[in-house]
Amino acid sequence: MATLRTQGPPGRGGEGSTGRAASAIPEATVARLPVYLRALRALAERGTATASSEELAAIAGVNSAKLRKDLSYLGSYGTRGVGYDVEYLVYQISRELGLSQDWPVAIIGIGNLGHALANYGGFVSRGFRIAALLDADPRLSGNRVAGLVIRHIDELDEAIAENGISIAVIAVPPDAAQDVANRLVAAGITSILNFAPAVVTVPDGVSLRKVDLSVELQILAFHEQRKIANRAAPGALRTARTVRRLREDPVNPGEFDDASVSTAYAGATSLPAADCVADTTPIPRYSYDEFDEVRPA
Ligand SMILES: NC(=O)c1ccc[n+]([C@@H]2O[C@H](COP(=O)([O-])OP(=O)(O)OC[C@H]3O[C@@H](n4cnc5c(N)ncnc54)[C@H](O)[C@@H]3O)[C@@H](O)[C@H]2O)c1
Repeated sequence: MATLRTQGPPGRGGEGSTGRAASAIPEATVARLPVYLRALRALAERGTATASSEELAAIAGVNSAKLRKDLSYLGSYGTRGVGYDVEYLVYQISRELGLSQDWPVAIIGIGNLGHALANYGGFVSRGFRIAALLDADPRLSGNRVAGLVIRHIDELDEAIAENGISIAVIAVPPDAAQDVANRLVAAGITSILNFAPAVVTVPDGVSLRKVDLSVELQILAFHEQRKIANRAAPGALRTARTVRRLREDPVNPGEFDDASVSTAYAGATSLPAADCVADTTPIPRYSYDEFDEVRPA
C-alpha cells in the first residue's frame, strides 16, 4: 500500500461522496492515477462535462471495473446513469497526486538529456516548474537554458534552499549518479528521479524513482521475440493461456468465452484461427485484491 492518503470530500451520495475518513491507496492505483488524469484532461479539452467509467476506461486503456475500484479509493463513485464529473475528478486526482500545488524541481547534469528536460514545456501544466539547473562542468556555469542560468554543482545547497526544492532529477553519467544522489540528500532533497542507468541507494524517507529507457526497450524486445516465436510454432498456446486468464478475470467473470479467446490469440499471433484453441488448463482464481499482482504485464 502506498503512503498516499485520501480524505473524503464533503457531500452525500453520488459523485464525490465517501463514507470513509481516510484510506491507504494501493501503489498500483497510484501508478494509474496519472493515466486517468491525462484521459480526463483530454475529455475536458473536448468540452466533455461527464464521462461514464466505460468511456474513461477505454481512453485510459484499462478495464472499467478496475477504474471504478481505483476511483473508489478517492471516494469517487460517479453518479448512476450520469457517470463521473470530469472537472471534479481532475481536481480530485490532482489533489491526491499533490499536483494542485507548484513543485519546483532541480535538474542535475545539463548535458543532452538535462537540456532536453529543461526545455520541455509539458511539466508546467502538470504542476512541475524547473527551478534550478546544476552541473559539475565549470564551462557550463553561467550558460542559460530555457531561461535559467546553469549553476555549478558546488552551489547545490544554496540553489535548493533558495527555491524550496524537494524534487530533483539526476541526468549525469552513471558513475556519478550515487555521488550526486548523496549530495542531493545532504542538501535536503527528499524525492529523486534518476535517469542514469546505475543502481542508486538512498536513505529511508527519500523517494527514488528510476527511468531506464534501455530496460523499457529490452522489455519490448522480449515481447517482439515472443511474437516471432509464437508465429514460428503454430498451435502454441502460451498466449491463449494469458488470454484465458483475462477470461477468468474475477472482475468481469465470463466476459471472454472460448471463441473470443481463440480469436484474440489468432489476432495476436497472426496464426490461422483453426490453430488457436483455448487453453483449458485450470489456473488459480484470485480475489480482486490480488489481481494486480497476478495479472500478466
Ligand atoms: N541522452 C539520452 O537520450 C539518455 C536517455 C536516457 C538516459 N540517459 C542517461 O542520462 C544521463 C545523462 O545522459 P546525457 O546524454 O545527457 O549525458 P551527457 O554526457 O550529455 O551529460 C551529462 C552531464 O552531467 C554532468 N556531470 C557529470 N558528473 C557530474 C556531477 N558529479 N555533478 C553534476 N553534473 C555532472 C556533465 O558535466 C554533463 O554536462 C546518463 O546517465 C545517460 O545514460 C540519457
